[in-house]
Amino acid sequence: MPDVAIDAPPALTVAALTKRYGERVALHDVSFDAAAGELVALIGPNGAGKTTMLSILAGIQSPDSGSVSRPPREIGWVPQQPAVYSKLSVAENLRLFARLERVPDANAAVTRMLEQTALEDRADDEVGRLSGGNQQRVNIAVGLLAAPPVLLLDEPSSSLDPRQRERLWEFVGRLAAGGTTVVYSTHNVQEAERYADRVLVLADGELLFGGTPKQLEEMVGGAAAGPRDFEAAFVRFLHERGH
Ligand SMILES: Nc1ncnc2c1ncn2[C@@H]1O[C@H](COP(=O)(O)OP(=O)(O)OP(=O)(O)O)[C@@H](O)[C@H]1O
Repeated sequence: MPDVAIDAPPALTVAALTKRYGERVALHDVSFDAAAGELVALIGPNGAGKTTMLSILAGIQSPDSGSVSRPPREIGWVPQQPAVYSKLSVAENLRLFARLERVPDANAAVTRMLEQTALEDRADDEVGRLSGGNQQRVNIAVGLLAAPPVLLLDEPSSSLDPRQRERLWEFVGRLAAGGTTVVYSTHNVQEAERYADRVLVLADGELLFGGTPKQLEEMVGGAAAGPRDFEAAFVRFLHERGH
């Protein structure tokens, strides 16, 4: 995490979000802050509410109650399923989304994103012909077109091989080092341990924990409870809380 002034206001404040689908409570009174340049991982079992949380932050759905400190236009969104057009080239996709999002200087934004995601060489290639890793870069480039201060990624590494995953996290790390707040969901708990300043643990719509991976391990006994393994600590943490 970069140095932030102690009294700097959070880059994102999520206050008391609740979301129901009929009888089902997908999120219950969830609050957290994220600082500029902070990398926050949202982890939790299937159905915990991770995607619901990210889609509310992205403005795709509204909460039943609670608030988000920024409007959706200030929050970039990278969905799990790429929303890009496979028959269009990389540059065509970026130009299209830049116009749809009314980015002030669309051409400059496209050039900047091609450069930032190192896709200049692929600018004229059809997206459908790119590797999974490069398709994911296009997906992220779309989320970053408006240079948002906050970027959301829904399970960004799930379809990538280990090398592509490494590159993804290098890129995301650079973004965060440049001041962008990044909130992502993942099922890969080890990845959250490696690539998050802070993890938020959601289960059945409740926020059970927010802190560093080390703090979570300490809560379940740390090294005294066995060899250091964040995934085991995470499972144990959930088990102790009835999940
Ligand atoms: N559109 C919807 N209509 C009804 N129920 C929904 C809808 N979307 C999600 N849910 C329910 O809300 C709860 C939270 O779902 P959500 O997809 O946010 O969880 P998740 O943590 O992202 O899960 P996963 O890890 O499986 O992707 C689940 O019980 C899910 O079945």
